[in-house]
Amino acid sequence: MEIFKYMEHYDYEQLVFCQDRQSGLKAIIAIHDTTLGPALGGTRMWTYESEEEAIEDALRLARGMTYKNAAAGLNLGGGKTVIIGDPRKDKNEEMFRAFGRYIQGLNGRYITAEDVGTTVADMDLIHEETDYVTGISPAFGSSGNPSPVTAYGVYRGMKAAVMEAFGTDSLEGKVVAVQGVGNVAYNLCKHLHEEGAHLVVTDINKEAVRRAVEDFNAKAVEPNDIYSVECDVYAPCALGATINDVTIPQIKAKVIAGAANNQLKDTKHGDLIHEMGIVYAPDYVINAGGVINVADELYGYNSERALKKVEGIYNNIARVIEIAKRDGIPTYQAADRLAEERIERMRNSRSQFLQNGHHILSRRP
Ligand SMILES: NC(=O)c1ccc[n+]([C@@H]2O[C@H](COP(=O)([O-])OP(=O)(O)OC[C@H]3O[C@@H](n4cnc5c(N)ncnc54)[C@H](O)[C@@H]3O)[C@@H](O)[C@H]2O)c1
Ligand SMILES: CC(C)C[C@H](N)C(=O)O
Repeated sequence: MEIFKYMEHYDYEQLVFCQDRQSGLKAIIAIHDTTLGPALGGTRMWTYESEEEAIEDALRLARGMTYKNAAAGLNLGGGKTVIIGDPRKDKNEEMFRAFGRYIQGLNGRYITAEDVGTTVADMDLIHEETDYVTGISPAFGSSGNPSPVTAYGVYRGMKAAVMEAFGTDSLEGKVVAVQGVGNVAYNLCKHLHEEGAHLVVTDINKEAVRRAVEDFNAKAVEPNDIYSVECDVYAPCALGATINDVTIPQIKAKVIAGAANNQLKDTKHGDLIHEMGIVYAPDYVINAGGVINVADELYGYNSERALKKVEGIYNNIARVIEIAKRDGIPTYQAADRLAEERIERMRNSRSQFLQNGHHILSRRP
């Protein structure tokens, strides 16, 4: 991989490698774009097959956060960290403390939070070293685990997409096929069940499936059978790239709306589902509830205010669908347009000179 070539192509600002031999920390912080504000994005801990795979993931996820934050109306740029390691075996206190010091060294250009493989307890350790971390324990007056709020946002966004496909936003009696019933999707299933939706679920973790079957009267299917389920909505809530050449011909749903990041394997798959008349709720618009919630900590966390903003994901999805119809483009392109136009508007509005503490004028005797 030619790193600078890749960074130049998508206009990345910074890539930081952090190594601490004592704790075993190997982390990569990617900062994509800080036009709107400091880069906020979670820390993923994962057993990457190679360093190249980890770098690519950090870069790809950081760029996703630029778009997510911009489309959500947050004054934040996009960044992400990956820590190379097994979250079940390789974590230790020194690792997250060392990582916290690296974040502190960036002096606010990057703010972290949870992602796959990291928890509130990990954020609390980072917080011992830096204030540039969110999603820390409610005991510190903070927002805690973002997953339930992400789930609420996905539920709201799903309703907006269902409105477009069925002419009503009620989920009562609708069949929703949920792929992966982890932290976010378990909470999503709770909302759907309460509204009277019928759930079909799958997971590679049998215990997660058992819980959903027991708590929400869900029907379980094998992981590979989830795509071909006769359903109204397919909710990808596990991994990325599940909308691809193999799965698209199997999908019966009229709506795709779920929590997973990077759901389209390639943009061509967004075009394909658009041509099939499927209403696709773009991933980074519908799953922004978690980041909206943790970002509220920067103002002094207020859960009521944060939930109100997350409720607005309904309107954001409706707006994306409207732009797509107006401009005759797939929804994933409409979402990109929404985010890019906001970043451009803000870039232009900042072109006016404003003196700050580092400017030569401030340093004159
Ligand atoms: N947690 C958040 O607040 C948040 C916010 C935005 C986006 N997301 C995205 O949503 C997705 C889910 O996040 P989460 O926090 O619930 O993660 P999680 O790890 O708790 O849940 C994911 C679930 O998917 C299952 N899974 C993995 N591979 C599978 C497969 N091939 N088939 C079926 N199930 C499979 C796992 O066993 C697990 O139960 C991720 O893609 C994440 O990046 C999460
Ligand atoms: C900041 C975090 C809550 C980010 C979250 N993991 C996401 O992908 O949106």
